[in-house]
Amino acid sequence: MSVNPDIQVERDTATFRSIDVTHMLDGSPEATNQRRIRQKQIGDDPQINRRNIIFMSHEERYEAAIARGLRIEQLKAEHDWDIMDENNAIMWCFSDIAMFVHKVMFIPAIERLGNKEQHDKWLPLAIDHKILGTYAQTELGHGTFLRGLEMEARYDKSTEEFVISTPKHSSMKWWPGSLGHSSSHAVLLATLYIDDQNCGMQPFIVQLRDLNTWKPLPGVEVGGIGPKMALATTDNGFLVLNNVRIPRDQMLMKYAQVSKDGKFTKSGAAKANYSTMMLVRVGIAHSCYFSLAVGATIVTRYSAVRRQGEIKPGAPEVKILDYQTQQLKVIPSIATAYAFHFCKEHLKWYYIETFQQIQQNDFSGLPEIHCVTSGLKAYMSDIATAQLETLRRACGGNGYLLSNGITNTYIQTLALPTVEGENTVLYLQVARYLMKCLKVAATGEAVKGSLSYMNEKIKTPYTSGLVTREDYSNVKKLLKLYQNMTVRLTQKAGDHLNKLHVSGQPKYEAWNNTSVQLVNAAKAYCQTYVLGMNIEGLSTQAVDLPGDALEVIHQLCVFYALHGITEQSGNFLETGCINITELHIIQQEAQEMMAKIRKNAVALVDAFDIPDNLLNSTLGCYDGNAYQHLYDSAKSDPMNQKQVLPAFEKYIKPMLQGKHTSKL
Ligand SMILES: CCCCC/C=C\C/C=C\C/C=C\C/C=C\C/C=C\CCCCC(=O)SCCNC(=O)CCNC(=O)[C@H](O)C(C)(C)COP(=O)(O)OP(=O)(O)OC[C@H]1O[C@@H](n2cnc3c(N)ncnc32)[C@H](O)[C@@H]1OP(=O)(O)O
Ligand SMILES: Cc1cc2nc3c(=O)[nH]c(=O)nc-3n(C[C@H](O)[C@H](O)[C@H](O)COP(=O)(O)OP(=O)(O)OC[C@H]3O[C@@H](n4cnc5c(N)ncnc54)[C@H](O)[C@@H]3O)c2cc1C
Repeated sequence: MSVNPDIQVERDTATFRSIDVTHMLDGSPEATNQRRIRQKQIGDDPQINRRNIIFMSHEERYEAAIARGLRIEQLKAEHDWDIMDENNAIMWCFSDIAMFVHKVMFIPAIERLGNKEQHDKWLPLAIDHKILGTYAQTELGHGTFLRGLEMEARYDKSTEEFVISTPKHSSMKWWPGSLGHSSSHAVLLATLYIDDQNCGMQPFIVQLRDLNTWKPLPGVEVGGIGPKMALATTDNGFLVLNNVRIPRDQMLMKYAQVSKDGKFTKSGAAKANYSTMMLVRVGIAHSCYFSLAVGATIVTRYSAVRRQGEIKPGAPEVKILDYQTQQLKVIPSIATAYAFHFCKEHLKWYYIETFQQIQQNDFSGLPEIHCVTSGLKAYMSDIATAQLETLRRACGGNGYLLSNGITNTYIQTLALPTVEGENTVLYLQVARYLMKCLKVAATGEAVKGSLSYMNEKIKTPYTSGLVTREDYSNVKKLLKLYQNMTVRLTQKAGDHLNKLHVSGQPKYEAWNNTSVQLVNAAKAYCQTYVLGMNIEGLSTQAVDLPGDALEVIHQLCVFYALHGITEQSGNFLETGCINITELHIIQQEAQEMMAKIRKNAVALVDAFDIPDNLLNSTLGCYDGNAYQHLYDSAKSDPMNQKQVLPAFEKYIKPMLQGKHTSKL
């Protein structure tokens, strides 16, 4: 099929070469080649490819998802993939791999929470798929408030075993992925009791199913929790344990230990047992980038080939991408995807470094990385889901079809604001950190890390520093506005908290009565962090780009900063970080920048370099032949393989013949 001329012209008139930006996103031309080889291995594989998924039943999809997980293992061995290759393959198919939680939570939990002997025993079994596991933490009654977990593990000194039980409905495990039908084992988080003394939430390895028959073991009641919005193949489950006994060495004992005679000891940081969640929060930030890159690619290409209506009366119908309002739906998502790219790269290295320190029992970096990973997981998933919905609607009627590729991406991404810590709750964790840093700054001590900008006192009366027109495209000046806005919102929340406390409210009550302001400040901190990483990326990752490409990546960053101010203008105005005249100029600059970026929109999404067999979209194929692909997809629907369906003889015909009132 030849390339649609409407999309070809976009590529021909772009001011830079997409491939140069692709190399930047991958890190180097060699890395691009390597990724392409890997993507071809997964995209071309009939067991991994998900082209026909939308026409499958739940059970067919589940089976295909297990086969896909297995096939990824085979490809990994055949082609000697490293961990990042494997992560990328998982990322591309995460909504359709039944053993997803085994990979991204069960194994990491054993690695993080087990001691040397436990690693030696369990990791080879898990890595070789001799056992399959889940991460069973959430209960029917408690998901957020982990100190409230009610499943009990009581130590029995006489047999050196833990006895695990589910005392009431609210204490059953509820939600763990792959628990329903696909796990033989669980890393199970339960409240440990020794001689009736509560020793807090601890991790245990519990076998759930017989490895030969796959039947639940005695005392284990397990099943699926029912159909969900998406992620149909991650069979989320429930689990009731009736006095199930496990040996003492099946409590994962890296950070807390129980001796044979029932002595409880702790080592490491207080929240060390929460460390698996931190890794997945980093994974979720990666996933938000991928989802947004997919969505932006599909909708930008579709908007460049769909023509409808006219701008100039009587002139030929225009590409919908030429409507300014359509640009406002599409261009922010491109700019955000690039900002998220820089941010997730930073986060990856930050996490790896801090994790290495933690491995050496240096926990000093934990509070800051907990704040950053919680905040970015929340912020990036909030923004990604909001923008994906805008993008989906930007496809008009075809935005409601499953074959468009964006709907599936959107509904699976919708899980991310909830899983691994509900977003509001995570913003409140960020706010705790903001309040601590504020206290440090108030004492005159230097705040370190991502909030070091708090050290610079904001002068009153304050000027924005936006003097010349050039200042409005100076990303460092724009970043300063964001930092000031964050500090002021933090101060405001802090002042409110103190005021309520001084007026007699206990601290916990004042906290709850300030939580709206606290979340607002936390979001501002996250937005500022993402912009900061985008700007850092310009001078690190983008610095070697040819001038024309660097200019466009720079424009995107400026637009990201300006657009963010227009979206949050209330916060910027209220805190006095800009005035109304400055806001008007910012709005105008943002619109002008958007028009410049529009020229390169298709080239910018081409640079994400997502092959058609992974994009899985009728609307967003590289060749721009959306209508042909829509038609082909409709024709391949199994319901269209018969001209007359059985329902005709059964119901429609009797109805046409007036027999519908008789009993069917
Ligand atoms: C390295 C490279 C990585 C690259 C990755 C690339 C690819 C990855 C491959 C694949 C992709 C992976 C995933 C992405 C895709 C999709 C994911 C989809 C599904 C995933 C499955 C989802 C699984 C789950 O949902 S599991 C269940 C998760 N549950 C939660 O998250 C519970 C949330 N609740 C909590 O975290 C806590 O209860 C709390 C809200 C934090 C409160 O805890 P509590 O104990 O009550 O707190 P308390 O008030 O006593 O103390 C707060 C105190 O503790 C500090 N704290 C809290 N948490 C932590 C932590 N994690 N670390 C450090 N410190 C912590 C906090 O700061 C407070 O300190 P202070 O008192 O203020 O000093
Ligand atoms: C698709 C999916 C997959 C999952 N996979 C797993 C898994 O593999 N393993 C696992 O263990 N769990 C899993 N979960 C569970 C998930 O981690 C929890 O649902 C999540 O952490 C939210 O907890 P919750 O359901 O208790 O929400 P709730 O805490 O009940 O949240 C409900 C509302 O209460 C608010 N709220 C709660 N506490 C506070 C507070 N302190 N302050 C302010 N507001 C508050 C929230 O903001 C939210 O608006 C999964 C969930 C989903 C949807």
